[in-house]
Amino acid sequence: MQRDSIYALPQGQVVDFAFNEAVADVFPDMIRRSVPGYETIIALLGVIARRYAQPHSRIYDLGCSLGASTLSMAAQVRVEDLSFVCVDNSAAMTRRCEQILQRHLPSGQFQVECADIQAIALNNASVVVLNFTLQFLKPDERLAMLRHIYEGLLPGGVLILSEKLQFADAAEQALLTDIHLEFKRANGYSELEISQKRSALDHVLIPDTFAQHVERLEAAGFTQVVNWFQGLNFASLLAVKA
Ligand SMILES: Nc1ncnc2c1ncn2[C@@H]1O[C@H](C[S@+](CC[C@H]([NH3+])C(=O)[O-])CC(=O)[O-])[C@@H](O)[C@H]1O
Ligand SMILES: O=C(O)C(=O)Cc1ccccc1
Repeated sequence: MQRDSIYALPQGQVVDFAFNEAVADVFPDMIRRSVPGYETIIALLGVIARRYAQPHSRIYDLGCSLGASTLSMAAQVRVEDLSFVCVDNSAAMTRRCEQILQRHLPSGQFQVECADIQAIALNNASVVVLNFTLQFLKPDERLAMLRHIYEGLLPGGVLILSEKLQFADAAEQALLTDIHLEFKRANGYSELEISQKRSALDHVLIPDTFAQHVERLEAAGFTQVVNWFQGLNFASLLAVKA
């Protein structure tokens, strides 16, 4: 695995974060060292998908990056005639994702599309995964995305939504942000790397509060909304369509 050193040297003018070739090359290392609980979430996603996957249906992995969620689900889920649809709008990601999935899954079982997740057809879905992706959409486009997912889900289907969280309480926000910085330092990121990446993500990754997520999921139609994981300021919810 290539080590992430994208923000190691001073950049003068830090440009907006983008999922380009350089990021795609180091992505597994970057996300593991930046998101507390990422590996646990990936492993448990598969277990959750196993419970909700229906025969003759689809699993959508939206903002799939290199396909980690799909690989975990494919290893767990055991139902007849299930296919995976993996979507990402970064060609650097989808090219690598296609190669990785080819090595692990039969070719008839998956497709990888380079597209905006807001523009795809979505239907016959028993499981939809948004693993740290909704946070990159414009805030005023997020409810429409959830409604689109809800419409494409089968009854009894599930959305698994993982996000970086923001907190309404200033002390809680300060505490968890601070511990997250300590987590990055503990994983070998320097002060320069941490601060340059923070500038790059400003205006690009816009977190919501837990209450905003629950309210929006309910507004989209989901009935059961459960917070099944939290590691510092990163959380994952599952939302079921009745
Ligand atoms: N509008 C969009 N349309 C399509 N893709 C998008 C869009 N916006 C962002 N992306 C894509 O969403 C992914 C977010 S990373 C997901 C990790 C993965 N789920 C994992 O479980 O390893 C999370 C992170 O880096 O924090 C990137 O690959 C973007 O190109
Ligand atoms: O690094 C951060 O602070 C994050 O919020 C997570 C992240 C991980 C990988 C790419 C972009 C953001």
